[in-house]
Formats: sequence, structure tokens, C-alpha cells
Amino acid sequence: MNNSESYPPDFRRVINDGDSPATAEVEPVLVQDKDIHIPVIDFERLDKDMLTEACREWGIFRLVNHGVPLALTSQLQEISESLLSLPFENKRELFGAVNSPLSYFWGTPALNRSGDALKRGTQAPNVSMVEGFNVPLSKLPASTCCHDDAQHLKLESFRVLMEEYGMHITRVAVSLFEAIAQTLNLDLSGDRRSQYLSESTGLIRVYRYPRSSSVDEAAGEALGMEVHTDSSVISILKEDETGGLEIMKGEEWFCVKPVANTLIVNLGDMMQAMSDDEYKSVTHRVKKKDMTRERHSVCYFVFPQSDCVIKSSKYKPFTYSEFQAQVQADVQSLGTKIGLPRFIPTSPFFLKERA
Ligand SMILES: O=C(O)CCC(=O)C(=O)O
Ligand SMILES: [Fe+2]
Repeated sequence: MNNSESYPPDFRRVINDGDSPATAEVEPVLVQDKDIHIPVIDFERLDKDMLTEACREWGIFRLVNHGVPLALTSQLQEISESLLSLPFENKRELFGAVNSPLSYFWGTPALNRSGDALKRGTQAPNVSMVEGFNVPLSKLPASTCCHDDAQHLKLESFRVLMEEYGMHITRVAVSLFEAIAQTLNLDLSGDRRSQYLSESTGLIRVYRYPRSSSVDEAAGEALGMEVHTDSSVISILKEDETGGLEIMKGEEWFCVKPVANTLIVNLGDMMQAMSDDEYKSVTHRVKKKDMTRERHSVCYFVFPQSDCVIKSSKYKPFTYSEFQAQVQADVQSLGTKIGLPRFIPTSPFFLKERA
């Protein structure tokens, strides 16, 4: 069955005609595509040493015994897939309703604060072969809808499932953060924990990546999501069995193979800064090579409170709000995120006028 009508027009040309997507960046780094086993952390018996090693050497690990019910994730996956397979214009309408905190994006995962895709600078007019829904968790309760046609009812079920999944995943993120903070001797007294990791900033993105065409495969390097680090404190990914996630370790790219009923946790830039660079914000991407079917994933991100000052010996003190504004400005003007190097006083990226 040809489902290309459900994709954004920019994607259809690639899917139908096999044109190379504008994103088919060829990476200058070594591309080995070897499989790699990332560390496994048991959430029921958190081992401090294993957690420290995973954060220090990898910045990413697989979480088992996480306690998020399988039935819930299966239902969420099913309904997300069904919503994402709606015709493109329906998705725009359904998620674009005035006052809806949910949004539909495509072509880039870089969004502004309202959840709309950021327009990039002309230097990188890339289209990532990804689309999805942006779901700010704290705004979900206010997003109930009064229409009772089939699509709105489906959207309402999605909202209810998201709320439940959001509660589970937030619980996992908070416990993991507390355990990781302990390994760093971070002071979490008073309200510091909720400053460093503010539950109300929790955000879920549901992604769909089209399967790769034969031309993508010939191009070899077509990307579903460009090379990046997450700006979050912690990100938690639930992926389907398609594969495509790759991480950089040393100077090489490695494929992280999916494992059923596990979650992938990666540390973001905020965790790296809080740890004084002891822990890593892992560089990763989604590669479309060999993606013989659509990939679906659900990613949760959590951030510090926007005015919380992150102090460390490596970076100029900054608030998350400043960091986010800088990332957005760089994506818009340069087409890419610079991230933490903007805040290293000795870095060529450091903006002197900020000092
Ligand atoms: O879809 C994926 O597996 C990766 C998503 C991701 O890296 C992100 O949203 O930051
Ligand atoms: Fe990411």
C-alpha cells in the first residue's frame, strides 16, 4: 500500500521518485556502522558504579525493569502510528487548532518555544526525514477537545495515554536524576532538585521516519535526524524494532540495535554542564540506511527550570533559558546548533559580548 499521501509534500518526492533528500549530508567522520552494546542499567537495582561508568564513558545506557507497563507503551505506539498515518493536511489541522499546546512538525526536530519548526539559515536548508507531534506534558490537561468525530476521539485517547505515559516516564527520570546526582555529589537540598530537573518542563515527541528508498541506500548517508546532542538534562527514548539510532563513540559511529521492552536513556548538555564535563552528552543521529520499514519512536526530554543558573568550572554560568535562546539563534542564523561550546570562555564559539 502506498501511504505517501500521509507524508509532508517535501518527503513524497523522495519516497516516490527516490530523489535524494536535501538532508543527505555526507559525514566527514569515519562511518563504520558497527553494532555496539551500550551499558545496561537495572532500574530496580540501581548500581552506583555501573551508573557512574555508563555516564562517564558513554552518556547513554539501556534501562531494563523500568516499570513502564508494556500494555501502555504498545497502546501509545499503536495510536501514535495511526495518527501519524493520517493525511498530511489532517495532521496539520488536528494538531494546529488555535490554543492547542500540541503541535505537528516535519522536516526538522528543531522547534521554537511554541512547538513550531524553526526556519533555518540559508547555509543549511536541510530537510530531515522526520515528522512528529510535540507534546508539552504540563499543558496536556488543558488540551481536551469537544469535537466527537473519529479523529478527535482518537486524539483524545492519545492525550489520555500520553498523560499516563508522561507520569511513568517522569517518575523514571526523577529517580535516575537523583541517583546520577548522588554519584556526582550534587547538592540537591531545598528545591535544588526541581531547579536542576524541573518536571514541569517535560516534553514528549512522537516521531515517524519514512522507510529508506533504494536511492537513499545508494546515497548511503541519508539521515532521519541529523547529528546532535540533546539540550536536555536527561532524554528517555522508546523506539520500535526498526533500528536506525547511532551514537558516536571515540571518532566512530556505531548502531544501537533495538531491544524489546527497554528504554534508552541519554544524558543531555545540561547534565554534562552540571557534572563539570565528568559526564557526557552523547552525540547521536538517526540514519535511514537499511530502514526497510518506517521507524517510530517516542522521546521524553526534561530540562532545568528556565532561570536556574548552571554553574561549573568549564562554562560561564548560564541559565537554561539563555542556553535555549542561543541554540535557537544559532539554528536560525547558522543552520546548526553550537551548544555548550558557546559558553566555554576559551572557545572560538564563545560570544565575547556575553562576558
Ligand atoms: O528518534 C530517535 O530515535 C532519536 C530522537 C532524538 O535523538 C531526539 O529527538 O533528540
Ligand atoms: Fe536526540
